[in-house]
Amino acid sequence: MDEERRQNVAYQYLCRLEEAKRQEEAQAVDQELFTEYKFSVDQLMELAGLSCATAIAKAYPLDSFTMSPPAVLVVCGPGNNGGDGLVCARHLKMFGYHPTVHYPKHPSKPLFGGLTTQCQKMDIPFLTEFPAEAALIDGLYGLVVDAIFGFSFKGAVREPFRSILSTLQRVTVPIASIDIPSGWDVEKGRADGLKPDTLISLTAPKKAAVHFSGRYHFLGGRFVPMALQEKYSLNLPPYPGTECILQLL
Ligand SMILES: NC(=O)C1=CN([C@@H]2O[C@H](COP(=O)(O)OP(=O)(O)OC[C@H]3O[C@@H](n4cnc5c(N)ncnc54)[C@H](O)[C@@H]3O)[C@@H](O)[C@H]2O)[C@H](O)CC1
Ligand SMILES: [K+]
Repeated sequence: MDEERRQNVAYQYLCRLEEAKRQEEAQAVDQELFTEYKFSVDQLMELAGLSCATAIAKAYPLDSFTMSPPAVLVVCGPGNNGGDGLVCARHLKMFGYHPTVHYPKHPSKPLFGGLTTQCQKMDIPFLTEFPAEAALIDGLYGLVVDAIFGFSFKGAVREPFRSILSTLQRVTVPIASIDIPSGWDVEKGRADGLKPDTLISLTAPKKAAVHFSGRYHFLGGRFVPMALQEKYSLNLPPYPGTECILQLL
């Protein structure tokens, strides 16, 4: 990692461990946005997913892909992190990328059904089987988006995600993880886990983000009202102008 960029003012914020959010705090902020501030999940997920697509477009511009078309595999999990992935896939398609989604566990909620239909109507293919060989993924896609688990992940990874993550650990194309590298303990990280090239922290970086050793780290999800930021001492660094992402690294 470039030492100069580690000196970046925004990154200094991240290094102050006490600012990074613990799992319960991240969930509490999330709950308060819904219960006290009356945001709907759909609203925040749209902004979160748009932040992710914007960060990806910044880190991996269309012309940086060696393959044509610029193919991206978006792997979506069973919770809201997976929903962020579906929104991200839709915006990536709008931006000119060719996303393919793998979504092995569909929750029955209408929100996820709607997001799936939107992607399907935009001709985004859904893979029913996950490629068992990492080399297959390397040959077909220039980037993998990890939208499997976010801040509610706990314990040992259950199937089918255990096999998926084991394959993803062997791919050589870059991985961009949404909110937290999937399979990592939200606070302690996982030394032998996924090693994404990019991390897009939503709302505020989680504690495990200090173990991130990839090239790019973005903050997204610019939707937390100031009073809530103050209540939870988020001390977020300022976003530039009207942008929906802030590059920390
Ligand atoms: N306020 C915000 O910042 C917003 C964040 N968003 C995103 O939502 C996720 C958190 O979503 P949540 O639904 O609470 O949980 P997850 O997606 O992390 O996963 C829950 C899902 O996973 C299953 N699960 C948990 N542990 C395991 C395991 N060991 N093995 C297998 N499966 C597991 C669990 O059963 C659930 O089904 C946050 O990180 C952001 O990405 C929202 O978009 C809204 C705004
Ligand atoms: K993730």
